[in-house]
Amino acid sequence: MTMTTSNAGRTVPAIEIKGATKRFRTPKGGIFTALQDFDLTIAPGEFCAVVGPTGCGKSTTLTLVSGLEKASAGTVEVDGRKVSGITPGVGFMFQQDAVFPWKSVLDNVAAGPRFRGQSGGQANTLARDWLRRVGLAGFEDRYPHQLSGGMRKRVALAQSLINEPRVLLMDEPFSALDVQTRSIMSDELLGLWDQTRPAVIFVTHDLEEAIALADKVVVLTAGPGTVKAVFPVNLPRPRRVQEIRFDPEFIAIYENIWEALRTEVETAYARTTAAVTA
Ligand SMILES: Nc1ncnc2c1ncn2[C@@H]1O[C@H](COP(=O)(O)OP(=O)(O)OP(=O)(O)O)[C@@H](O)[C@H]1O
Repeated sequence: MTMTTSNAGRTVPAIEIKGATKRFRTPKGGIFTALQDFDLTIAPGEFCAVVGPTGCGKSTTLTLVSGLEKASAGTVEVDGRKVSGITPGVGFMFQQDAVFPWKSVLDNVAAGPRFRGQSGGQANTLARDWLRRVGLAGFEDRYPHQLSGGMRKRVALAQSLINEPRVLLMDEPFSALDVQTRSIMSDELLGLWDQTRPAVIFVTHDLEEAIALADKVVVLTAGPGTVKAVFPVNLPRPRRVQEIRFDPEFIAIYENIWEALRTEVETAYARTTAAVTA
């Protein structure tokens, strides 16, 4: 992991969002505020999970960090540099697999290094190494449709991590998987994250998943999204996500965060039911 330090010797955050507001124009020409006065700082190598009710702006936060969208007000910095346009050194993983269906597993994983100018031979060697790390040695010649959902997630992980991103943005990456595969993938994610230590923002609806994975859990308010509270998770690592949820400290952290999250979920739910009955 490379650490950037400022002149004053302070570690520069991997991600720093200050006073960010994001407004969208609605189809009827109005203005919709998705995020409001949003502040969040993530240190290099830190694993941050973001939870909040549906529609509160979790995915929008990721689009601001990635540079896919521009903040309407406030600033977003990655590695001390203001985000303008697509942010270099940032990897993504979404709920839907972003694999090329017409490419083999090997070619899918080698695509990043090829795009960055490596020769076919170099890119394939690196891709084979990453496929081994994610437990897919022997599956290089398969095509995505010939893999299970969990295996496709492993391909997506290798595809992201092969580029050694300094920042990894994950938007409910495992939510389409069955419960067992999901916890296996979470363990694998933690093992792989530990090898290259990108700063992570992991968006999820699952508070247990958030606590099991993260160094800190950020709770957002019902929209417009703003940071309601940040909860440190000081559970020891390495962690086994399946087992850690029975730890009394885990349960205490869960209760604490749920108390903050519950009111936001209820507010968002009340708004939806009010809109339906109006
Ligand atoms: N391009 C856009 N144009 C207009 N409104 C948008 C746009 N993108 C997002 N929004 C609105 O901004 C709000 C926040 O959306 P976002 O997808 O960030 O929420 P979320 O917390 O990730 O939701 P979920 O938990 O349901 O995935 C929503 O009300 C959404 O409809």
